[in-house]
Amino acid sequence: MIEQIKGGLVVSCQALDHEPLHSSYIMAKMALAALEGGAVGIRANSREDIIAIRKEVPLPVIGIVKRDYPDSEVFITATKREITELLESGCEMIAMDCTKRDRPNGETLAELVAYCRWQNPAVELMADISTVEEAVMAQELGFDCVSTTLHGYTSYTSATKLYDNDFEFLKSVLREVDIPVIAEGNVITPDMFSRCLELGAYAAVVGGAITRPKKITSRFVQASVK
Ligand SMILES: CC(=O)N[C@H](C=O)[C@@H](O)[C@H](O)[C@H](O)COP(=O)(O)O
Repeated sequence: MIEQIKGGLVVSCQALDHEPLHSSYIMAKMALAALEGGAVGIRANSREDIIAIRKEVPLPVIGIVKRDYPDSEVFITATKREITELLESGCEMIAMDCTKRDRPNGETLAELVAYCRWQNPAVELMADISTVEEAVMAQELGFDCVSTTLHGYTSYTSATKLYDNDFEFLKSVLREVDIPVIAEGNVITPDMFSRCLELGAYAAVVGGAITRPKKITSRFVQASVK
C-alpha cells in the first residue's frame, strides 16, 4: 500500500456511533466519492466499515478500530482484539496508537507489532504518533510509516495543532525519522494539503474536512458569528 499512496490524498471515512453519518453504507459511499475525486487510499474505522468500503472501491485501506477502555487513554487499535478484527477485515495497512501511554490489559506495542507480522506479514503497519520521540520509537519497532494523527490529541500535546507555525511539528518529525511520514490531523484546506507534501510528507490523510459535514457546517456557522 505504501507505494500506492505516495504523494497522494488518503481520505478518512469515519463516523462513530454518536455521529449523524454512522453507517457502513454511508462510509462506503463516502469512499466512492473519494475515489471519484482522485483519492489514492481510504482510512476507515471498524471491521464492518472496512468490509463495506472494500466491496465498493478498489482503493487500499488503512484500518483502525476505535474502542475505549477503562484502564487506558489509548483508543486507536489498542489491543490484540482490535488487531484481530482488522486482520479479518482484509485491510492493506493497520494503524495503531504508538504513543508512550500504557495500553489496556498491560499489552505492549512490541507484542502487537510481532503479532501482526506473524499473523500476516503482508499487512503494513502505520504508527499514530503525537511526539517526535514516539515517531523515533515507531521506526525502532519496525513500523512501515508514521502518521501525525495524534499530535494535539494526547494530554502532553494538547496545546498545539499539526498546522501551528507552518507545520513545525511535521518538519521536526521529518528531520528525525527515515520511514515515510504521513501528515494527518486538521489538514482542512487544499493549500494545507499541498504544503504538507511540499515540506516532505509522503502523503496526507484528510478526514473531517471531506467526510464530516457536521464539522464543515459548524465551521461556516462560526464564520457567520464573527
Ligand atoms: C485523533 C483521532 O481520533 N483521529 C482519528 C483517527 O483516525 C480521526 O477521527 C480523524 O478524523 C483522522 O485522523 C483524520 O483527521 P482529520 O479529521 O482532522 O482530518
